[in-house]
Amino acid sequence: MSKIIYTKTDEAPALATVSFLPIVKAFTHTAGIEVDTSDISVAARVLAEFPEFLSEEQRVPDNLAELGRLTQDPNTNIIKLPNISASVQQLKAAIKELQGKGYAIPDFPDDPKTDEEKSIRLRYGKSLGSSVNPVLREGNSDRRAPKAVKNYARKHPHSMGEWKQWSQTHVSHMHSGDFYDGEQSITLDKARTVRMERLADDGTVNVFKTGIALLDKEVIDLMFMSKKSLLDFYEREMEDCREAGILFSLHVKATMMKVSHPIVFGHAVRIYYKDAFQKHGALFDELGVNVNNGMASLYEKIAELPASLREEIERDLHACQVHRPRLAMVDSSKGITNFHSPSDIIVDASMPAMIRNGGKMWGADGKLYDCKAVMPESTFARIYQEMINFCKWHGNFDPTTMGTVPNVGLMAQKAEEYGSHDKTFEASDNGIARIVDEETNEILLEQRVEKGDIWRMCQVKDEPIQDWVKLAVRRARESNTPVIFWLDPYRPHENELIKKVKMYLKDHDTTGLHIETMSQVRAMRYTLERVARGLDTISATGNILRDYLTDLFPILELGTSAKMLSVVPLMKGGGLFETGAGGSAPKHVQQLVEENHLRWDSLGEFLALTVSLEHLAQNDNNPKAQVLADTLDRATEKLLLNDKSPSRKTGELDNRGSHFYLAMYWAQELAAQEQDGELKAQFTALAQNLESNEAAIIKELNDAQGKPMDLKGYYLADEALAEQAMRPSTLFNNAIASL
Ligand SMILES: NC(=O)C1=CN([C@@H]2O[C@H](COP(=O)(O)OP(=O)(O)OC[C@H]3O[C@@H](n4cnc5c(N)ncnc54)[C@H](OP(=O)(O)O)[C@@H]3O)[C@@H](O)[C@H]2O)C=CC1
Ligand SMILES: O=C(O)CCC(=O)C(=O)O
Ligand SMILES: [Mg+2]
Repeated sequence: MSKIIYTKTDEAPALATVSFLPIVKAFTHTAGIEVDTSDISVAARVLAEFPEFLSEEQRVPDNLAELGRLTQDPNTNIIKLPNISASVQQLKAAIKELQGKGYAIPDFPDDPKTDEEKSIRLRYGKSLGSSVNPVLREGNSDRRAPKAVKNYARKHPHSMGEWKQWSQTHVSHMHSGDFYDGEQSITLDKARTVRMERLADDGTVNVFKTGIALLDKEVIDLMFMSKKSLLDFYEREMEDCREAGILFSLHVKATMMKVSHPIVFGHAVRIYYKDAFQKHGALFDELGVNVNNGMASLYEKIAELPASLREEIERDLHACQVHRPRLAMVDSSKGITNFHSPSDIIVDASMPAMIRNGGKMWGADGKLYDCKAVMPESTFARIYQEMINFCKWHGNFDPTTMGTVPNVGLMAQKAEEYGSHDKTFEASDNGIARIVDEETNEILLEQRVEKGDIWRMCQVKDEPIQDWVKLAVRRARESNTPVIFWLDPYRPHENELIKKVKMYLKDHDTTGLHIETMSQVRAMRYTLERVARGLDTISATGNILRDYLTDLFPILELGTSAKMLSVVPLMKGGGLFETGAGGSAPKHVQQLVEENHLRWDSLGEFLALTVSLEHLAQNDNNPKAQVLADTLDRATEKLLLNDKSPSRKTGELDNRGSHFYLAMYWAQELAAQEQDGELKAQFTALAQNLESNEAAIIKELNDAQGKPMDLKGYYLADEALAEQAMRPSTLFNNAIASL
């Protein structure tokens, strides 16, 4: 029997799954396909980590580890929905909810002191930030807008804010002292085992990590960010922003850079509220406030204080705002600023939203203003400034005519920042940070760091680079589109990659293909010149730009990255089919809970299922799976053409309603096809049933909306209630069950 593993994740995609999965199971069963689920939600991952605290019945398996193993099996076929890459605040909320439900897991130690606390903190750390994707992404990334989706966007353009040439909006990044500035990189001449250590000025050596096994031809980097430069940068930019009278906004990726970016975030908050931190710093330390996790941490801790002291602190915090710039808001109606939590300002989604809005963000008064977008690290920030320059000169893009920018991204085997998680350190003292060969004691790379600097090692193995080049050539050939490798010769790491790309391109027939390498800024300008003329250009990038560009272009082209096809051809031959390029849309859950309307668009799931079925048809020689794939593809196109995607407005068609239409169109297409008589017979009855009950089913689905829907849980919702919420039409449920 052929098998697909469908992941259960969090928030909106998890809710959508409750409605969509029964449809998937019923349809695919007819082709002898078994659909297994694997729960990799943050709640399940936390529970899997602490079996000794749980009763026998409460224990859950380590599904993520199992899926990680399966990525090495050529028969694997996984459909992966987006999951929460948790911030500390989110993780603590999940722990609290689980404890409240009777799971006696330990508290999250904010400030671990004993060995036991340190071990618990370490174990919880495994569920923080990007901890799922690096395990499953054992292949490089192929993300694009399928033709039908792009055509739909051209005919039904989303709204775009207007860009004015006189807009004050701009990006500010460091010009020295950041990771870009002092990066060093080498390609290994042989396999080596290395350690990371710091030689202090008094001659003592502190070892931070040993036994890092590196392969021959692997590229490794050592880089640091100077705390002093960062703080000076923040001071300067805050003052500049105040003078300009625009909003200050911070954009980080504290999930993928899960050690460095919370620190970078925390420094911004402490500089902004410098006077209050000077006055109350000792008390904050005593309370265990850690604004690396956002101002939410501070407000949570001071809530425990007597009212008079709390009010004094709040007054002092407000007083700081008088001589600081106004902050961009995440939710102005609730007073939630950019500094509330690093998980609210995830750069891949937050910057494109601002650019789509004509360079504006929300102020505390609920009005839109120009802003200074602060992204301290310059390595990748410059692409956004280049796009802003282009928008100011050219005006906003026109979704009805603009070209498309698919991406081929290097990410396999924990490439680049994915592998830096356990190799990033905040220096506790001055000294020389270095990477040393354990066998020969050769110093491979070294940098001088000062107390408070962040230093890290990144790595990319050679085989993933070869695979990435191969994938880029394949996509260029298959789509007859130019491919640009976004690589900057002035950045040592990328300079190493340029050499490899040049070398590995020779392994392929590139006759007639347009392949170039350009620095990121030039690549952006070149791509945008083409985009504006309606021309398509593939971007072949490293891991971070993969992430940034696959939200940026889809959000401008299609209105959301949820409509992307996102494939990870696993290097061992299996397939990982991701849904969309965006995240888990917490705002959508809020709307469901308040109004029982889920505006999550499952188009990404439909696209992923199609390619998963195609893969399976070829791999398992299962012609019925190919028929299911072809008909699903046509059904998805019909869904778009007939405008049956979810509406944002309560009372109108939502996620559930769009699943109904997908099922009806899919059944109709299966009934209409001639390749497989058995499938035709099976689906003719279902198609008729759904057609004749269409109005009644839609009424049942839409009538359910408008009232609050308490799911008795956020990270671990009550299954029966979620089922009640997401499958409210008896007629539809019975029709699916009848297959
Ligand atoms: N692959 C993965 O596992 C990924 C996981 N994440 C995780 O997701 C969480 C939230 O991240 P965040 O940066 O806020 O970004 P999200 O992509 O979740 O949300 C940003 C906005 O994009 C729109 N959106 C996203 N997906 C859909 C969809 N399927 N249908 C309709 N609209 C959609 C929504 O806009 P609107 O509100 O206007 O409707 C949403 O508010 C984080 O925990 C993050 O780590 C993020 C990216 C990828
Ligand atoms: O891994 C993560 O935390 C998020 C990944 C992401 O945003 C993406 O792959 O686009
Ligand atoms: Mg992303």
